Amino acid sequence: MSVAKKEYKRITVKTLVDMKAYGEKISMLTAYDYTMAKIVDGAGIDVILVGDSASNVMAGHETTLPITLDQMIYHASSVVRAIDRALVVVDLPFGSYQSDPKEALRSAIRIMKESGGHAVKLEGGKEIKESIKRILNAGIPVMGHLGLTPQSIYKFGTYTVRAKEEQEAADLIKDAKLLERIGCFAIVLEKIPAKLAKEVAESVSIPIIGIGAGSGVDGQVLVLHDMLGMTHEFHPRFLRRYMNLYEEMTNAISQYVDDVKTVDFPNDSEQY
Ligand SMILES: Nc1nc(=O)c2c([nH]1)NC[C@@H]1CN(c3ccc(C(=O)N[C@@H](CCC(=O)O)C(=O)O)cc3)CN21
Ligand SMILES: CC(C)C(=O)C(=O)O
Ligand SMILES: [Mg+2]
Repeated sequence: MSVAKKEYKRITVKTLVDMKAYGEKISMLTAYDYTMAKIVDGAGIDVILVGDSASNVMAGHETTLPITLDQMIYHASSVVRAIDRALVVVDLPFGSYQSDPKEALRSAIRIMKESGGHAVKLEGGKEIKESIKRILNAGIPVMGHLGLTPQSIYKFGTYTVRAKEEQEAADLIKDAKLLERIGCFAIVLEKIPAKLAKEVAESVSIPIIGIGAGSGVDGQVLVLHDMLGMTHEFHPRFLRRYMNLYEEMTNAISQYVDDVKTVDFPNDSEQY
């Protein structure tokens, strides 16, 4: 199963478009720090997303809204120092691109210059079209993000499945085609019906990366800490847990506490 991942020396935005054309699925995970990114890259992931989910996972905020551009740059620069192969995509955080296209470009340039990331991701469709065009015109690759867009959570009020109504679904397909037309190299589709996601993937030639969007798309993304089972209170239907690290870490740490208390640690070979 892990044959294809060694074939590309370094993943570029062009590689991903080729992978879709050849029918090879794209693997993507988040990372926010050097040590985790080193493991994820070494295991053969295609794309690392420095997600604004760092706001939840790293900082403990309830939403992605509070994380700042400076904080995203700190996370992204740590990730970039770790990678040899993966493409690094960085989320533009809430408030760093919505005001006007010039601000969007300034924020994207700061990410590229100060973190060394390879591309940026923005949430939204036609409403941010001009901002995306500005960023693309500067030679910065852009990944789109449609469907459930967590930066607009207060507009919707819930994290429920998006685009279940016909009008919303039609708008989403239009937005995906628009993002392709203006030059985005890929699109994340979050929490929409699998049938609709498949239809979108078949309607555009750029890769569609799904999270909670079924198997008919061109790749999958998950939050690293979720798939490792560290965020044990988060269990949406779309999440597959590959480990139960929450439990394993709790056991390891409580064992350490016991060992310190009982002076089992350190033993003779663990001291000078
Ligand atoms: N740890 C983590 N994982 C994520 O996937 C993630 C973040 N944080 N933060 C930013 C966004 C928010 N995301 C979310 C948040 C909630 C659900 C969700 O399905 N929540 C509930 C259902 C809510 C509802 O139906 O009203 C669930 O079933 O867990 C999905 C994606 C995805 N992103
Ligand atoms: C869930 C993914 C797509 C994301 O945007 C993030 O982690 O911030
Ligand atoms: Mg995000």
